[in-house]
Amino acid sequence: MPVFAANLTMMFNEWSFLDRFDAAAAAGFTAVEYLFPYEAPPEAIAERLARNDLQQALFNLPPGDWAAGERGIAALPGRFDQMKADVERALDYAEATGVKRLHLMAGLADPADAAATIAYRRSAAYAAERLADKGLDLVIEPINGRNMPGYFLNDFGSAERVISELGHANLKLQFDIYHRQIIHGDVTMALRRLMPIIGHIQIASVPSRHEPDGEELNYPYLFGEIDRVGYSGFVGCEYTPRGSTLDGLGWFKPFARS
Ligand SMILES: O=C(O)C(=O)[C@H](O)CO
Ligand SMILES: [Mg+2]
Repeated sequence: MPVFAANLTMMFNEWSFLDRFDAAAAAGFTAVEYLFPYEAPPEAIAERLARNDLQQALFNLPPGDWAAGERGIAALPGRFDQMKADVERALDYAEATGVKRLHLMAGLADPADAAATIAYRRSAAYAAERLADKGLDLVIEPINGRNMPGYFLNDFGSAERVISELGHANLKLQFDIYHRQIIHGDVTMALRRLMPIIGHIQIASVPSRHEPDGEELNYPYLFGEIDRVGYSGFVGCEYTPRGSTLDGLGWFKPFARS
């Protein structure tokens, strides 16, 4: 049975950030993820995790100036020193939360640009090595160009090549089923083939990015497939509820901790 992690950036927005941990646990989740923890003190997050017996599945390294439109800096030439400092900042939160994987966002850059490609590979290699020192995985995620126009890592083939060419055992793929379906489709065969390099999975309905309970994808089948391929990691629920978070959790009832 997949272990679902509530994405506290997108779900449980009826509560303040720290109270979302309590609400997710009360709804039966045993794990959480979110985009960024950096506005809350690490100790406060650690306290909520412990109080609710929750595992921290994942969060992202700092993304640059998000409010100004940046979506990561790994592929931005000239930002390497900032990226190195960001890794240390994220590691403070990793230590407090016990998370075992961090997502490195690439940033907005032309995938055909040679300088961006060199910068991205240098950043990913550095971050993977630094995280390996701490026993953590680094994950990279292809993101579809409709949700994030101009994103550097915009297809699964490129991510697979970077992972294989850099050759770090702890550099893995964040397989977001929502993005996979929009970019390429063929979700089941891709899950089977890429399983050896998958470090994290995320889900949402396609095309609306709501609860995984209808529309284009057959999630009951995919949940079975995730088990059949032997995936034992977390499945992040990275969706915006159609209405209230709790009202939308019908799909999750069979998996909830009671
Ligand atoms: O957008 C996604 O799918 C993600 O998982 C990123 O963490 C943030 O944009
Ligand atoms: Mg995602």
